[in-house]
Amino acid sequence: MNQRPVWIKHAAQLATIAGGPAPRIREGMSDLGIIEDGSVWIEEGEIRAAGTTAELEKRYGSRAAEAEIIDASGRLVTPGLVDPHTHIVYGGSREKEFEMRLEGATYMEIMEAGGGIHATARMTREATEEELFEQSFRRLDSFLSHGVTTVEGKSGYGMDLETELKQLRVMKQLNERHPADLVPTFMGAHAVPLEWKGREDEFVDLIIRDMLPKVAEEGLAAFNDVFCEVGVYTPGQSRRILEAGKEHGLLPKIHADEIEPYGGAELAAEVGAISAEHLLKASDVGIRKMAEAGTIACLLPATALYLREEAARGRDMIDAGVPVAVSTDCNPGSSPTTSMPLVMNLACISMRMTPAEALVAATLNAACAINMQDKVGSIEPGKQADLVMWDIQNYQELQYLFGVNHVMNVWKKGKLVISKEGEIRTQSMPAY
Ligand SMILES: N=CN[C@@H](CCC(=O)O)C(=O)O
Ligand SMILES: [Zn+2]
Repeated sequence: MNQRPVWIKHAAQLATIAGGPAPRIREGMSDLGIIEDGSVWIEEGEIRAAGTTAELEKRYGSRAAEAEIIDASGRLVTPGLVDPHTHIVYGGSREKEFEMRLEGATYMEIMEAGGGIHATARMTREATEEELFEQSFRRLDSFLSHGVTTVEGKSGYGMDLETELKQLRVMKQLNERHPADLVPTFMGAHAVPLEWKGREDEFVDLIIRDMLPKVAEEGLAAFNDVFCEVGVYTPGQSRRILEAGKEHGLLPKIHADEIEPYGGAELAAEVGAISAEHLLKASDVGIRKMAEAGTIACLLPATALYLREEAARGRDMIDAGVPVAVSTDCNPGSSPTTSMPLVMNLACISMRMTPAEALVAATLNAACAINMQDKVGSIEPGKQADLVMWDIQNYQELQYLFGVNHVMNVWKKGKLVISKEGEIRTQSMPAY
């Protein structure tokens, strides 16, 4: 690789999130492994050491001249954020629906009338791979500028084999050509396509018989997701799709209990899903079962806010022993945002998670929700050097000063990919 080593020194707080088991539960979600006057030594794109600046002086002081030195005095340094649930690759835009919803239409009414997911499916079917690549590349840039270095992405705006494969191939290209990591999920069962209305079971057969084998054969996805919801896929249909995916090595994920309580959390635990998503209406039994099974709750407070719904019971889930992750849900309908910092803010404000819990939910637990915990999610020797330096002093400020992007520098695999130093200090402070 031949990159100069990078030495980040004197961080006011280095939140390593190192050392504990993953995913974190209960009190483990409050343990940030904070090091004051912290230092990180990066080499060959990897974290080689993290400790106090004094400790690293002893170990690397003699090599200081070799390294690019970053002075992080007065600043917070964290692992790169991980977004474990997005619909990043899509055609078109749906700002008119936003207006319609503010005038009283509901998300499901719009979808039942052929809008919503169906509208994006039409625009995604029409888009070329190049167009999808370009739009999504820009979205990934926006993620990076918000400190997000790893992103999960779902197909599901095709719901026919050709377009599902098109979306997944675009994700493969993005993963190879954009600095961020993009982890792909197949979601052929995102809605019941209009042409299959009334023949849902036959469409489920098609997913199992044609789509899943092809996606697996081309190695285009790691996970298999389903929208289990009243009026979309029943728990029985969802179970069939998820069990079939397992036979092809795709780990299950479920959009569960978002709009109505429907036994989605229970199903997630029963099929051994790696995570269940949304969970706004999850039952107490479902929450208990998820805790017992170790299913990660992937909570999406920006979506709840955007749909003007009560957020999921993040506090209760943590107290019940469920490992919690948070995500933007970045999609053109119910959460058109790339801001994980905003999502962490909302985790605190609308789900009563603590600032430390929100950070763990957006890093290590989020990495676990997409099986990336061996590479990303914490600052530990051997992991990818994915780091963020924030223009604030401590982790509480990250959640307290809300709705603001505090990112200064982002490193991906040891490479500086975002630097806002110039942007923020365009003019010097005038004398008083
Ligand atoms: N709820 C289902 N799917 C997406 C929304 C997709 C869309 O509206 O385009 C979600 O996770 O919020
Ligand atoms: Zn989703």
